Formats: sequence, structure tokens, C-alpha cells
Amino acid sequence: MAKNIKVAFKHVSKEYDLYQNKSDKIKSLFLPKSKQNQSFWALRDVNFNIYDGETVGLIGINGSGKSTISNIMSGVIPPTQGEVVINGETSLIAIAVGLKGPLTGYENVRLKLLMHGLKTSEINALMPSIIDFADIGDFMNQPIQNYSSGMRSRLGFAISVHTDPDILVIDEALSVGDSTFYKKCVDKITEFKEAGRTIVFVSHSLGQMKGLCDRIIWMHYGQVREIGDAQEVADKYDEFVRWFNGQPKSYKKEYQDDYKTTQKQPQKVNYPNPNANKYRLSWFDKIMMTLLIALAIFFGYFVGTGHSVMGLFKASDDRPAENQVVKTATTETIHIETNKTTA
Ligand SMILES: Nc1ncnc2c1ncn2[C@@H]1O[C@H](COP(=O)(O)OP(=O)(O)OP(=O)(O)O)[C@@H](O)[C@H]1O
Repeated sequence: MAKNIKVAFKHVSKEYDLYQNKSDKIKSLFLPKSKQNQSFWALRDVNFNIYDGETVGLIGINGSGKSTISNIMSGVIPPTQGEVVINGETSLIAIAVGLKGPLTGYENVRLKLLMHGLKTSEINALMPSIIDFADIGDFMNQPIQNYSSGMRSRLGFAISVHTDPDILVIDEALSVGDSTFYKKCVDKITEFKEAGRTIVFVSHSLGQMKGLCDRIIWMHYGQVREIGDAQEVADKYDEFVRWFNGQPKSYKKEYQDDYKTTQKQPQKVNYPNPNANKYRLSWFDKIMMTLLIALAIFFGYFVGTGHSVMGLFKASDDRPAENQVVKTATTETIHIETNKTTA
């Protein structure tokens, strides 16, 4: 029987612009691509399918593109080129994604579940179970910017598993929890697997990968190096890491620099993203953005300096003469001083 594809990456590439400063970033919205800064291809021509009910691991050294894939898969960022097909609803659990720092634990739960389309009554019904799973006590009332990474992960995991997703993407979220929480998460993942859900798992831990995954995708500097049986790919990756760690420092640097340089070079073959127009800014959007930025600077100036906007519209004759202003200020100062002395 043919397996149903849950996630398909077809010639997917992701380009990031390497900005020197914030103003470069704003300028890039308006400049043609040819005049912009250097770019970096975090993913190049990535192809894979993930099937219904599979648990697939993403492995690779730092910067190899694992989180870029998990973010594209979860709709957090768009691909630059190629096509991504997702058959179902994805829920991403990652330490740095999806939770809003200034909001409390409770507020984050409500916000995330509302975004998943749940009604208030459904959220209220799920709340006790989420609180129980996260097990962070009174911290539920605190803004999550005060949480440790383990606590964020607990809350993120608790929320995501209660959204009942078709595809669960877990990006390094297990690596920061303590062993009790880890066990709880693994039990939940096993429950998901047994229920036939699809899981994508990003981790640096080969032990976790071998224990939980059916297949592994090994990413290497933005490209797929191997896809296959979890045990086999994990062993090959382990062998590579051991080999690499055994190399002299100068060789390691040369190896890394060579790949990074290649990642800065333009694409040789371009595969269009069929959904690109969904993400592209139209000229209308650009004009509206310019107007909004101009208005923000305009009002920001008045808020920052304490001047009144109405002052702009006053006839110049109505404005007090310079010496008059000085006189008023002096009178006020004397008045305040007098009050202070009498008090
Ligand atoms: N916003 C960005 N702007 C520029 N480069 C970026 C951006 N985000 C990621 N990158 C680069 O893209 C590459 C892939 O990053 P990604 O976070 O996907 O790697 P990773 O495999 O998840 O790494 P790690 O194991 O360290 O989490 C890295 O070289 C990173 O520096």
C-alpha cells in the first residue's frame, strides 16, 4: 500500500541576507535585489518526503540548517525557492519560537491555543492538563521572559502536545529539560507515535535519535548528506564527527571556511517557489510601510521631545517672543522654589 506523504520538500532553498546594520535591513525592502547586501544560502536544493506515521530525525553539526527546515515546515519562515507541501496541521516545539516574552504562562497558553482555532471553553477545559504537564507551579503567573530555558521548553511542550497536531516538530526542546521532564516528553512522543502521528525531531543527541526515530535526515552545510534508516545514518554521522574531531585545528577551520564560502555563492539552478507571491511585498505594501514609518518618526519626535503637535499649526505671530519665554520660565522656577521652602 502506498504511504501518504505528510511533508514534502521539493528543491527547497533558503537565502538569508547578511545585513551590516539595521538601516541596511530597512533599505533592502526598497532596493532591487542586485543592489542588496551579501546573502547566505542556509539551505540549497533540499529534497525529501516524510510519510504519515513516521518519526524522522534531523541531524547535523551547528549551522547545518536543521532549525531552518523545522521553521519552514512549521510556517514560521517561507522558503526562498522550491516548494513545500504540508498535508495537515503542524505544531512546532522549539525553545526560542512561539512564546511571547512579556506575556505570562497563562496568557501564552491562551494566545497559542486561540491561534490554533480553539474556543475559550475548549481552552478552559484543556488548561488544568497543560498546567499539570508543564509543572512549573506559580511561574504560570510570571512573564515568560523570566523563565529558564527548561521552563520555556516545558510550557512550549505542554501547549503543543495539547493542540493535537497532525505533525509534531520538536526542535531541541528535549535537550534543556531535566530527566523527569525528559521521561514525560518521551512518553508523550511514544503515545503520539502509537497513535500514528508524524513527528519530526531535531536533536544533537544520537541516543535520542536512535531511540525515537525511524529515519534520519543528515544535513551538512545546508544540503542533505544522507537520508535513511535511523541506525545506519546515526552511525555514519557518528563516524564523521569522530573523524572531524580528530583533525588538526587548522584543517577544521579550512574545512568550515570552504563550506561557508560556498554557501555565500549564488544559486546555480533556480527553482521557483510557487507560493512566493504570498510572501512578496507589493508596491502598495511598500508605499503604506513608508507612510507608516514616516508617521512613526513624526509622532515619535513629538513624544520624545515633549513638544505639542498643535504647535505646528499655530500662526507664527501667536508664538511668544524669545524673551517672553525666558521670563515665564523664571517666574515658574521662583514659584516652585517658594513652595519648597514653605513646605
Ligand atoms: N536570520 C538569519 N540571518 C542570517 N543567517 C542565518 C539566519 N538564521 C540562520 N542563519 C544561518 O543559517 C545557517 C543554518 O542555521 P540553522 O539555525 O538552521 O542551523 P542548525 O543546524 O539548526 O544549527 P544549530 O545546531 O546550531 O541549532 C547557519 O549558518 C546560520 O548562521
